[in-house]
Amino acid sequence: MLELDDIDAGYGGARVLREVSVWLPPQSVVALLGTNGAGKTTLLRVASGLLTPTSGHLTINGKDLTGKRPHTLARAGVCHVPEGRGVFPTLTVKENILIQAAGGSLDEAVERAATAFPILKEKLGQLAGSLSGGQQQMLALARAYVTDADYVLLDEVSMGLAPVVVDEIFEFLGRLAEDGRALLLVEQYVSRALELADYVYLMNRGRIEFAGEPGELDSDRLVAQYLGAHT
Ligand SMILES: Nc1ncnc2c1ncn2[C@@H]1O[C@H](COP(=O)(O)OP(=O)(O)OP(=O)(O)O)[C@@H](O)[C@H]1O
Repeated sequence: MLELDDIDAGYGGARVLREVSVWLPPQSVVALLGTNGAGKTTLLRVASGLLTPTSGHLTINGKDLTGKRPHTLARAGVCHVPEGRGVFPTLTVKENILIQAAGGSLDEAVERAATAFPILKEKLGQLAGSLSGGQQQMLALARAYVTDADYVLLDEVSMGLAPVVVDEIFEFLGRLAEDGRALLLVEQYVSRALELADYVYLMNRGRIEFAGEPGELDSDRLVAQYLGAHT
């Protein structure tokens, strides 16, 4: 279980998260939805160690890892796929995969990345920055598969992509979940996120306003308050 308990966090003097508690049980899919600026990205940054909370605790599999650096959290099984393209654009696809392999065998990592997204195998020698936006996102997402992470934090990974690519990415997320990874999904395609999710949190202005199963959500409220154009 990845647990965020009673987290306060922000930037400089600005408090963004207020008393936020979110649980990501093993092998579950949890959607984290909310308005722009609600604090979803900030919460993922706390969960992956990029931002230290001012109070509260981050616990993974019962171990308090509050304030630990991202590499420690990565070793504890956390993989953060950030907003935007989480790749090194001036390195080749193969070099990006090598970095993802984190000391494992390169051949094996390439095979695994290609299992996740076969198109990557055809592009190994190309600079990541020369790939289409969708292919760059696939490369970023392949990391979650290559690294065997138990807890995958996904920040708007379908943003700005063509519908056919979004389909492919959601199929991949479904396979990751079937593979037993826990997913914490921040997503603008709310209905798709809810199809995958076992549990959902709604955030507004740095606080959790709803926590429950997708079926418990009042859809009128969701539409009125939280959905943008992409439902
Ligand atoms: N690096 C930063 N420095 C200062 N303030 C920041 C920083 N990053 C985010 N903020 C502020 O923190 C608040 C929450 O931002 P955050 O990105 O976590 O929200 P979000 O829910 O992910 O929204 P979005 O959907 O727009 O990405 C916003 O008011 C934002 O302006």
